[in-house]
Amino acid sequence: MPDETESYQETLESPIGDSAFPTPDSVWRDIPEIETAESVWADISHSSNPTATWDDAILAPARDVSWNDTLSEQGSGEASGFSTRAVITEVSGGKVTENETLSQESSPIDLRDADESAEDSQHDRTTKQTDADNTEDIDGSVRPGAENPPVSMETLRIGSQLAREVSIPVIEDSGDAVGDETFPGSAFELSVPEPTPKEASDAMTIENPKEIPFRLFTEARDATLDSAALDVSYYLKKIFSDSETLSSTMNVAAYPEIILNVTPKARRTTNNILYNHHHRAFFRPTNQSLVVAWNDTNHIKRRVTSIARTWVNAGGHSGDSTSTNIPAQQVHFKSGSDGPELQNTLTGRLLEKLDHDIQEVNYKKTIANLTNTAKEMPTSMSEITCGKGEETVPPMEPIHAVLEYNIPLETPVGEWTGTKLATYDTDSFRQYELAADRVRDFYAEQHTNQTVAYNIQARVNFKTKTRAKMTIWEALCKLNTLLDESDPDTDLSQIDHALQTAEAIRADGKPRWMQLVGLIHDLGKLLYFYDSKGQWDVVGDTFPVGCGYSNKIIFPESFAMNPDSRNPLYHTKYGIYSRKCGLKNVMLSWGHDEYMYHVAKLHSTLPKEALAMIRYHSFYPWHREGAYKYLMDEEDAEMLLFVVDFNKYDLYSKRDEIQDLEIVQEYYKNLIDEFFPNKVVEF
Ligand SMILES: O[C@H]1[C@H](O)[C@@H](O)[C@H](O)[C@@H](O)[C@H]1O
Ligand SMILES: [Fe+2]
Repeated sequence: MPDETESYQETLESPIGDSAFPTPDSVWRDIPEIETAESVWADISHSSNPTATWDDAILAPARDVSWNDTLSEQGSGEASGFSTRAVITEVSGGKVTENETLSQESSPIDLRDADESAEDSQHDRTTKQTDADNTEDIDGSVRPGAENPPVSMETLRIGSQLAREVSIPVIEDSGDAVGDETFPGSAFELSVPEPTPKEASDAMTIENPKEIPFRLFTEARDATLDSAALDVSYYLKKIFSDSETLSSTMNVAAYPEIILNVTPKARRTTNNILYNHHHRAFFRPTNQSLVVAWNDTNHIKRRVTSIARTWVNAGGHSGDSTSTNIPAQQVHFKSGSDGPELQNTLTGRLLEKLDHDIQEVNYKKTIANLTNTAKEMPTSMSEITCGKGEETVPPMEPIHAVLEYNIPLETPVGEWTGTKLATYDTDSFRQYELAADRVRDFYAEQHTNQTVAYNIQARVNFKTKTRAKMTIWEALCKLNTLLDESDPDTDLSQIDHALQTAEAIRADGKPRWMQLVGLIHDLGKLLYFYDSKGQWDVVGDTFPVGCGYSNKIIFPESFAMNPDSRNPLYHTKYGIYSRKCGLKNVMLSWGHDEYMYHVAKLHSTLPKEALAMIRYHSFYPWHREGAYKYLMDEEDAEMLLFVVDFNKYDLYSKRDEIQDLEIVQEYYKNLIDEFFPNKVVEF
């Protein structure tokens, strides 16, 4: 076996270098398990907006997912077996399993059973070798032989572009289309027969490479990334449109490989040999050849072959003529099936994919920043994204957010007497050392449980259902029973806190949108009544997950219990993020802020400053302590002023006297209507 590995590697010798997709082994070994579906993973790349962040993609409403559109006849997509939503609902079940790791032996690249052909294991080892040789470790140390590996930016960019969804309309099946689309369980439960020896050997043959149409992609080489992706989309559609046996939903994703899913409709006739099969081809660029895996007949293989070849050309490596036409023998084919290993690998992929998405976004941003400041382009993604160990970060300059809005009050202020905030003894707030046990206990629980995995799951849950439909006012009234365990400064119910904040803002003559923010900024605490697991995923200060914990976070010692704190991917300064990547690319611990931000973004006309106030108002380590400023981009710097300005009303308006609801409700109901035009909001 070792010899074979070596010779295999030789065939992969790259004239242009490799490591277009650096993937530290540690990523594979240490990612926590998350029980979720492949579709979730795929979903991250579904966004049709090439500049969307992973966050947009996860949280995008289902209508943005084009394969749901193709199923519009079947309703919202919620009930459809082919929709992302349905599959997520089926398998996610809210359960997150952590602390399980992927063994090094079962390569997460390879979604097939461990005991597959010898060639497979050669591939695995080759893959690891390649990665190891060229990848900077997450802690910033560089492994042997990894000095400044040449990386093709073009490949990175094209690869990332291809991660956008390419969707093929589902060809409707007239006769027996009776809503039994339930795709057999989930990807985990698929049973796909092993290929016969004949199939396996056929799989090694490239049939008539000349027939492989390169033209489109050759043309696309100098075109924009968008058009390259479009071309792939177009071409895939073309390839499959004449298929009689398949009605396909296809999804092409990258990082580090391109994945092609061909999902036949499971409810065709029993004679259909494709019944219950899930066809999948994995395109993995190793050096600049592709390894393709699949699990179906030659019919499919040929098509896959074409796509693989085409992709290589789309990748372009522009400026390097040696790589534009990959010799046929460098395209390796594998036959495989989706076995029980799938779950592990898919769940690993979810996080890995997330990581790559974030890195890609960060990469683009860095490029944009650098272009702006006319600095040099980085030479590799790892240069940007890998932390160099912990750094002490000096706190920010104190911010004097004196914002003059000059907007006159339109109605007299209610019971809140307008006591100047300045007259409060500001030092008496947020005294955590003196706080009740409930507060300390709360943070111990929150800091233990807010993992990256949980955060992904929470966002998926958020996206996949509507918890309630009601007006903002009704929602506020619902908060009247909620006491926030994390808050050392108030024992009032949350509706009282909402009114106090709003009235303080109003008394200071701040604009109407900001008054409304005062009223609704904590409305996300409604989550507590729906799918929260307690208060720890609803209230309290927030902090980034997926990177090192700042000691500016209250009770930082309680992070020791969080499994992420032992994950080498997460425990560096930047973790899965990169310098100045912008907070919108950072996953803040899930809770009422993030939730309400999304609700307000979807349903209100509030300005971006208002949305920032809602989203970051609990991010005290940032807006009060100056932590994590190295993750900020320019927009965050702008927004910080607003968040800080808002904070004084949120915090220092907390007092014992409560506002008379009767007096102010008319005013606030009008205010709500002004910014929530549809009145009834989906929470
Ligand atoms: O305990 C409080 C409370 O949960 C607030 O709603 C939140 O914004 C604060 O960050 C937190 O300190
Ligand atoms: Fe809050």
